[in-house]
Amino acid sequence: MHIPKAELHLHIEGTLEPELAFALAGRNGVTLPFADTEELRTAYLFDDLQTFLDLYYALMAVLRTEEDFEDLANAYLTRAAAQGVRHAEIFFDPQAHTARGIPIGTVVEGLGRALDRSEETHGVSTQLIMCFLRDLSAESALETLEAAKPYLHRISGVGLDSAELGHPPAKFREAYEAAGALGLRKVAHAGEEGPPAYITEALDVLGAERIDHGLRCMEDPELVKRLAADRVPLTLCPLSNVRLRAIDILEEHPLRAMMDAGLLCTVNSDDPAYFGGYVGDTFHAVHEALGLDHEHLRTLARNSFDAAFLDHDEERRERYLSEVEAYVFD
Ligand SMILES: Nc1ncnc2[nH]cnc12
Ligand SMILES: [Zn+2]
Repeated sequence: MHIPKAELHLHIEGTLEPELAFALAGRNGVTLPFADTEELRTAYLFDDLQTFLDLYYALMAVLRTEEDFEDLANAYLTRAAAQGVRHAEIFFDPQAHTARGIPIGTVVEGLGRALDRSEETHGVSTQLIMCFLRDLSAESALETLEAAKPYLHRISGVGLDSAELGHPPAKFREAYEAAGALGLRKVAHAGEEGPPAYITEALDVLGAERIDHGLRCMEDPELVKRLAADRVPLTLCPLSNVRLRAIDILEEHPLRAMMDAGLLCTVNSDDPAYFGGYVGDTFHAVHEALGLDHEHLRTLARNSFDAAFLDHDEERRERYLSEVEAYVFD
């Protein structure tokens, strides 16, 4: 679905399609534990977040050079642009690369090569958000922030991702304080598999400005009231929730109930190469499965620009919002 939209929850490593994974494996002399793309695709049946993360981190072995990261980002931007994305705030996981001996500079400069040309080439404005892996230590997060200092001109915010259960946000209080002192924006995954209390903690302890997922807020009516009253954006990823079994089937996704409760919902693709669709596909899927009408979809698109970190460029935000209003559904 081509309505103009911002994508605010997208892990660039989760856009690694099987074909590109094999091409990069060939280029870099990396042997993958799968015979071909067909066999790799059969591994895309996940029981939960962890079984997905195991494959997601394993496939990153093919990403080694600046050119690899540039090609990865260009492939995403091409697909995103074709599905109406006008602005993308892109997550990356520095520690997943530095742990393999790939310097953070290789990652950021490689992605940056694609992002620098994105407006011209794809008509998509971009930002980069570096995520701390919450199943690693608080010290490692602080070291990662330190290592990112030479590249902060390319990075607009910090996030928190990876295995959620057992890794509450408060563990990263110091890293978020330090990030805030550097002028970085703050988001955090919370309430994907973890309890509603993790959402509250992400807001109160980390100062998160948006909550990535936030799905489980629906278990806590007081929290729903607070999120709605404070207009805290939630970056929902319905196809991801089904593939990682947070929700049984898309028809049972609470997106519509969340919108009805006054929550500022956005719809995003998370790891589209793994979860069966990019963000335009996701709009289409929720339209069909949840009976969301065109005005719901326009609201989701409007919300995505309202929730974007475009405060330094309100003129651009207004331009994108007027594209949303002018869009004619076919
Ligand atoms: N859905 C997700 N949740 C947590 N960490 C992730 N890393 C990539 N995708 C993720
Ligand atoms: Zn995510």
